[in-house]
Amino acid sequence: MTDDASQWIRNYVDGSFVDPGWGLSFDAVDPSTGHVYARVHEADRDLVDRAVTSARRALDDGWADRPVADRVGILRRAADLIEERFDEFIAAELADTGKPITQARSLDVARAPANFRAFADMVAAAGEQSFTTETADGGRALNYTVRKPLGVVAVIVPWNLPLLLLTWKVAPALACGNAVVVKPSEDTPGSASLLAEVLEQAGLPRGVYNVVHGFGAGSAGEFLTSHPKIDGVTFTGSSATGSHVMKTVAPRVRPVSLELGGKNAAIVFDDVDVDEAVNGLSRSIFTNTGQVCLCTERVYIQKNVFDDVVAGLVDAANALTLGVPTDPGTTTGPLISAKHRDKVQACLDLAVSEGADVLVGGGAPTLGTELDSGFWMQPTLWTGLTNADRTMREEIFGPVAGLVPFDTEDEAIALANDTEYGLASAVWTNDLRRGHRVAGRMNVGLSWVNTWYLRDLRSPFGGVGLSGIGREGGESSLHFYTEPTNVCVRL
Ligand SMILES: NC(=O)c1ccc[n+]([C@@H]2O[C@H](COP(=O)([O-])OP(=O)(O)OC[C@H]3O[C@@H](n4cnc5c(N)ncnc54)[C@H](O)[C@@H]3O)[C@@H](O)[C@H]2O)c1
Ligand SMILES: O=C/C=C/C=C(\O)C(=O)O
Repeated sequence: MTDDASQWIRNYVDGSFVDPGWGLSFDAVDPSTGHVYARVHEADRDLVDRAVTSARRALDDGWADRPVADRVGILRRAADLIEERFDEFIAAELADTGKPITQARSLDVARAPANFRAFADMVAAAGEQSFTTETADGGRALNYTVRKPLGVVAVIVPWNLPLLLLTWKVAPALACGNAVVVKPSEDTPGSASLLAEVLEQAGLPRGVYNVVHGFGAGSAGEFLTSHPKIDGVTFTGSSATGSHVMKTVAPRVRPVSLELGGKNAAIVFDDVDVDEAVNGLSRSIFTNTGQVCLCTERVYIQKNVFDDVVAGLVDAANALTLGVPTDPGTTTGPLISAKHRDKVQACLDLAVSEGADVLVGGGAPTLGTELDSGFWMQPTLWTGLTNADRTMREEIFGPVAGLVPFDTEDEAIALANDTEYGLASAVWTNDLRRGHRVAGRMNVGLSWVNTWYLRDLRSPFGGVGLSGIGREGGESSLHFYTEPTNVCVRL
């Protein structure tokens, strides 16, 4: 897309892009410069209703009963088409997020075809349970499970990994025979509409995939979750919003999958290879400018190696290159919006007021180009705080982490688990028995040992406590996006 604000990002309903016409609209902004690059057509309640009705009709017109092989073929075609149009998706993600092209290529866009192929494979290979039952009167019965699509699924996604998280939900939902109405984040509308073109080219019937753009409360997001014909909601976003979505859906008792916030901890033991641990920790703190729900914001380091690991992390933070998204040398992009930049800055100011010793960063950088009108934040590390401080308890969602020394394994586990969140953790040690032992004692949904954000899409993904309800990934996705019926036949 050019820098021409007359460009429109449109809603996609019942197999067509909807003419913006007189409708409400809002700016699409490039966070690297703060420039408006397009206008986004905001879906009103009526258009959301048309989208849900269209999805229901697509199910009734046969999508839910299409042979698995048909659905699998469409998903695999979609994966191929995303790869054919890879650079268009890169452009859409960079325009919306300002993230480095190297990350967009290796993670954000690469995971879209991977998500479609993973769930195509899983559905193609999926079997069902059955039991031969011996009855009390000496007879026999057969019990078997039939899985049917959930129905019309509301898919609500955040702005940090727009295409990755969208396809993480849409792929299994479609693979299981559902129809979806997607509400992308207002900050990152581009790739969801582009995906509509690809799914249409892949042969997806009209009405199975719909996109409505807008905001949350009082806008498209809430119009969607409160719609009486929605059969389930899969939501990824903040814990506060997840709680609100749950309340909205509760009166109709519809299933929700909630992937929410985190305040993730890493534990570094004194037997590590310091360089290896620093490299891994730097990735887990600064990837996507810290705007990944799995990012580490609390690092507990055993005292004998505390100074060496801290020094290594400061060097790693100073070595990051904040710059133009399309420059292959750029390692770190901006925060997503002025609002989020101001929120992260407020958190850094709070850290100082709570007694933090800021080792590196602490505010907005001066980049001396048109980037200075973007929403940038220096990679920031501090020591001197404890778990009693708000900064070490509340999610910041930026390129920041607090570094804290510890003595014993039990102390480290207690510190890491001292949180209302429970999404992810990382344990760094060369004693693998300790690695297995500590990882298993973390109260989280995902626990890595000597690595971070290494993913097998067949494994369950999700968190506990304020980090969410339910799991997606592998059979967890197949279970969320279908309703099982147990059939019992007397033989
Ligand atoms: N657990 C995960 O997998 C995961 C992944 C990415 C982001 N997150 C979390 O998301 C947050 C950042 O993303 P965000 O700022 O977009 O989150 P957010 O909760 O503000 O918004 C997420 C989505 O929900 C929509 N929304 C907002 N209010 C709504 C309402 N009342 N009804 C329906 N929809 C509504 C938004 O428009 C957006 O599309 C962070 O807390 C981060 O930890 C979690
Ligand atoms: O910011 C949150 C990242 C979520 C990542 C995934 O859901 C995934 O890798 O499948």
